Amino acid sequence: MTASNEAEQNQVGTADPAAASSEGIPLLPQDETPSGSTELARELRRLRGLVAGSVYEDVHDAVRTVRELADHLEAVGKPVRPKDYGTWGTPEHIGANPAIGQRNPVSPPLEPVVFPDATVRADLELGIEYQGPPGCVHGGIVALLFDEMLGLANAASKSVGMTADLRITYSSPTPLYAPLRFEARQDRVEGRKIWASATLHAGNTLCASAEGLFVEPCGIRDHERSRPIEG
Ligand SMILES: CCCCCCCCCC(=O)SCCNC(=O)CCNC(=O)[C@H](O)C(C)(C)COP(=O)(O)OP(=O)(O)OC[C@H]1O[C@@H](n2cnc3c(N)ncnc32)[C@H](O)[C@@H]1OP(=O)(O)O
Repeated sequence: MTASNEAEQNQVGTADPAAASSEGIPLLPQDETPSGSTELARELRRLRGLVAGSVYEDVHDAVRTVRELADHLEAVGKPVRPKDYGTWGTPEHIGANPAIGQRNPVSPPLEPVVFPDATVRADLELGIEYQGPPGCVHGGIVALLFDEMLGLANAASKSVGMTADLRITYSSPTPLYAPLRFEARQDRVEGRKIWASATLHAGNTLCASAEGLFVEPCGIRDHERSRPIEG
């Protein structure tokens, strides 16, 4: 597959509607990248959990190994530079996202699916590297994931907006290492203003809910309305 074919296949909102099922359609196809960078990020997520979640007697050998790897990647990689708004939604852009980016080991990642009513859902578990209070997910991580889910709900409804106001109600601690479910939907649009809302459950327990106001930037073109805006 060429890089441009890979780019087209990975754009938000290009999933095949014929694949709709009770499980929803993947909003961001999670195909392996031919380069192996998805796999590299997956291994780095393992490392991230091991480093944050364990104590060691001596990791100096590991430091040397990781430093060599970082030196190697620095030497052979072509940096992806931050771009302007015109690049929203491309794989180069989304891949680095801290919530959904397949290339970004910081992302859990969210793997959102969309339903015919444009509700967006993501199921995931978060490990100790996302810990805030003991045994619980950090509130800032919850906010990050809500912001992303609301943006994805907007994209699923063919609109884009910058987050102008994000309100979160934390109802119950969000447990680590437990199945979590985010659900988000767009509520209404008035001119450039877009309202969306979302919930986060652990089983039947409502952990948090969010309401966001988004404002469509001036100059957005029709084909960009199903692409993400990321902060
Ligand atoms: C598919 C994947 C999707 C992935 C989604 C990822 C989600 C991540 C989203 C983000 O993180 S975005 C990054 C964080 N947000 C920002 O950096 C936004 C910074 N703020 C701005 O850029 C501007 O303030 C903004 C674009 C929000 C608004 O500026 P504008 O000059 O375009 O709007 P303007 O001031 O003309 O206001 C337009 C309307 O919105 C209203 N408005 C603007 N900001 C508001 C606010 N903060 N609260 C309430 N209302 C607000 C404003 O009153 C007005 O209402 P009316 O039309 O009724 O008069």
